Amino acid sequence: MQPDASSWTDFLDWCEAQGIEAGSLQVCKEDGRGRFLQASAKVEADQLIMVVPAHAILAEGMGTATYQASHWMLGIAHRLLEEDCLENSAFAPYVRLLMEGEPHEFDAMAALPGCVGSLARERKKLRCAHVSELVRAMPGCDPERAARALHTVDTRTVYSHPARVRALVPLFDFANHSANPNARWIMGPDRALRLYATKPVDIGCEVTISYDNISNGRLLVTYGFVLEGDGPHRCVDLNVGPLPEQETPLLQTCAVQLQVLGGGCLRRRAALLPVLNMIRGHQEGEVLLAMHLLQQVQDELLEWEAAAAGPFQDGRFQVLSTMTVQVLGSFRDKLKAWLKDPEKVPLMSALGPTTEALGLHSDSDSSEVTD
Ligand SMILES: C[S@@+](CC[C@H](N)C(=O)[O-])C[C@H]1O[C@@H](n2cnc3c(N)ncnc32)[C@H](O)[C@@H]1O
Repeated sequence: MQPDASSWTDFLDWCEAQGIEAGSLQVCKEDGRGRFLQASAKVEADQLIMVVPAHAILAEGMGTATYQASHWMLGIAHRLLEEDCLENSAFAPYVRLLMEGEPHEFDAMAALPGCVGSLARERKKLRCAHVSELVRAMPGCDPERAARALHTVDTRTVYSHPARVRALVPLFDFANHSANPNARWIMGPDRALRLYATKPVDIGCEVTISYDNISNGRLLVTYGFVLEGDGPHRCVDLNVGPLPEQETPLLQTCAVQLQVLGGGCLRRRAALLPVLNMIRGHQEGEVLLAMHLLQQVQDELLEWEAAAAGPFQDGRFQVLSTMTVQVLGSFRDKLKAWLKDPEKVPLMSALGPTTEALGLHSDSDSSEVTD
């Protein structure tokens, strides 16, 4: 299905007038995925498939003489709102389209267990604070429009490390995310954005990029979608609180966030280093730690099992809850197996990622949609 409405036709005419080149692509629309890029001609691997010149890109402005943004997001949202208010904005057709986007609801996500719920509550608070800051900086600005601008920035901004540019990039920003993308982008010294195919793409197939290797929970709260199947998204952020005093006074102060990967192993075990340093030389220290992790994961599992059993109508929440129960269940089983094993290898080796998991979860390259 093609996106309709006159604002869309105006936008496509504007893209052409700006010199945006994307001859082998078209934009389609589908329920649950929104608009997305599709190959309208066969594309070869390494083929340049889109060029957006620098002058067509809406880059961050860190405030005017009267406004110094406290966060990069506000700088770019402020710029978007300024363009939205201008009578003759050079970006009018693009800005009009961007401001049509409906911010997703943090309230429902805030009811989810664990790190996902707390991230949604944090984001909601931050969104309120950012809306207030923008409204203070732009007297007369409608808070609802400020919230739309912030949502746009949250879900569509790209950050180029080499060019040090944060920007909204017309047409390119209709590329959806995939765990197995077929395109990648770079911003060169001329600050134009170029999109290259990384694999051959047949006519009618979607062209996707990778936003980032983040967990499904973070994808949901930041972008409003989750992915099924295997991939870097199949992992769970898990908060581990301090050990209770009666177990060991050594560990009372430790609170860390772990990332549990698909098969139940841990990514970035370095987060546990302060704990490991504290238990070093402590008899039974590793066993205490394993029992504590087991207790925490079991507590969180109960909450996610209740969520997966169905109070949520939202299909995304079902996918997330089911995945989380499986991932945390594997982690629990690994801990139980280690605790039962009389010939204990060091706990961190037992929980370390497999070679396969390392391949799946290797960090994304330098160009990414910012979180
Ligand atoms: C940069 S925009 C991509 C274009 C967007 N689909 C649109 O209609 O404008 C990012 C947003 O697209 C949607 N999106 C991106 N990848 C997706 C995916 N794999 N599945 C579902 N929705 C996705 C999410 O709503 C996300 O916040």
